[in-house]
This record gives sequence, C-alpha cells and structure tokens, in this order.
Amino acid sequence: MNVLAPVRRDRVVAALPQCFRKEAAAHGRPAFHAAVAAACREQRTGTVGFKISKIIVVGDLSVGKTCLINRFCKDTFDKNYKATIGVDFEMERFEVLGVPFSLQLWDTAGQERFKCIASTYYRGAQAIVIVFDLNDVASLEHTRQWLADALKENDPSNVILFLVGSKKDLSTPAQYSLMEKDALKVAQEMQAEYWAVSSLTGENVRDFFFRVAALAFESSVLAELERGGARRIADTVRISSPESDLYLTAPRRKPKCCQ
Ligand SMILES: Nc1nc2c(ncn2[C@@H]2O[C@H](COP(=O)(O)OP(=O)(O)OP(=O)(O)O)[C@@H](O)[C@H]2O)c(=O)[nH]1
Repeated sequence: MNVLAPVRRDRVVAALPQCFRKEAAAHGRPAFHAAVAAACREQRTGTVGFKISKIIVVGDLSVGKTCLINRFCKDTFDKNYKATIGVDFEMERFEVLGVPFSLQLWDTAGQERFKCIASTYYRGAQAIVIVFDLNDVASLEHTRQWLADALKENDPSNVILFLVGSKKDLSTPAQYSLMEKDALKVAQEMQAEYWAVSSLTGENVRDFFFRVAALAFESSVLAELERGGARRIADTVRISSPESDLYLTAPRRKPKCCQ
C-alpha cells in the first residue's frame, strides 16, 4: 500500500534545470547524463525511488538559511530573526524523470554556541549547501571553514557542493557584481556550484532547489548503475578499475581549501 501522498505537480522535474553561472557549475551538461535518462526510461533505477537524500545547509548566523528553506518548502518569509537552535529539517518530495525522489533539507544553527549540536547532524549528506550573505564579505570568507567542518563528517569525493549567496534584494547591481567576482573564485576553489538568491522576493530559490534535487538524483542513479555494473562484472570476470566505463562519474578531488 502506498501511504505517501502523490508528488505535487509543481515538484516534477522533467529536464535538467540549468546552472546559475557556467564558470562555477557542478557540470555544464545541458541535459541529464544519457545513462541516467536511459535507466529512468527503462525503469532500471533500483532503490533510487525509495531514497531520501540528505542535504545539509550551513553558514554563519543570520545569513538566511532558515528563510531559504522556508521560502522553498512553505513559500513564506519571516523578516524577524529567530536563531535556529541545533537543527531542524523539512522534507520535500520530487518526481525526477518519472522517478520519486525525496530531499531532506537540514537547517543547521550558525551561532557558535549551537554549532557542536548542529555538527553531529552533518554525517551522511549527499549535498552540502554553504550559505553566505551577499552583503557581508566576512560571511563569504567563513564559508571555507564551514565547508571544512562539514567535510570532516562526509566523504569529499561523494558530496555535491553548493555555494549560495543570500539576500540578493539588498545589494545594488554594482555591489552585487563586485561580490559575485569574489564568490565565483571561492566557488571554483571549493569545486562548488554557485547561486545567488533572495528569500524575500523568491528570486532563484525554486530554480536552485530544483537543481539540487536534479543533481542529487543524477548522482544517486549513477551510483546505482555503478553498483549494478560492478556486481554483474564481479560475478563474471572480477575486474574493476577507475578507468573502466563502470565509473560513470569522475571521483572528485578534495577541495584545495580543505587539504
Ligand atoms: N532582505 C532580506 N532579508 C533576509 C533574506 N533572507 C533572510 N533575511 C533576514 O535575515 C535574518 C536571518 O535570517 P535566518 O534565515 O533566520 O538566518 P539563519 O542563517 O537561519 O540564522 P541562524 O539560525 O542563526 O543560523 C532574518 O531577519 C531574515 O528576515 C533575504 O533574502 N532578504
């Protein structure tokens, strides 16, 4: 018996959502990986349809992590600041290329005194979203430390990274373009995909989370195909090497700032 409600029609992903800036994108492909599209068409996605993908959202206090999640999940915006104590999470169900896929979005505390509670929830993330305030250069500088802390609990070769500038509505175009230059440099250094959003106006918020869902889904299907392929080969010839076409995704190096 299916006890879950059907996926909302506005959470259906039928094509790969595009990146925000080509210079700092997880990949520049215009469409889903061909192997992923074929697996979905032929219903060969294994356990991916039952998977809940954990996404952690980290960054300095008051940069707008809670507002970002609330804008997407509840379409609300609160102008009053209420610190997150420890962690909180929201679930969002999607359908990607016809396959159900859920994101568990973990909102973590940015305040130093709650950080040790929050960091105990970092483990097992499929994507790390590091948020900074586009109007506060110190919050951008601190993103390297947030990434280093989050990677202590996760395998750097297996997570997708996003660097998100928040409160875009508060910066003038001139201020924004200056900040974006620095942010792109940091994103490239981290090998993170860069986005700029406003939770007040909603600008880019939906596009951003759709991209997160799509990339997490794509990497889950690729991992499933690799596992399936590896099992089949192990049954016969017992060969596997990173050069073989079993490895559909290139293992990512540890970001320079965390070496
Ligand atoms: N103008 C504007 N204000 C924002 C935006 N996003 C968040 N804020 C404001 O920034 C303040 C902090 O937002 P939160 O989402 O609570 O920040 P947080 O990062 O979750 O903070 P911690 O829980 O302490 O880590 C609040 O007063 C929000 O109203 C935005 O896009 N535009």
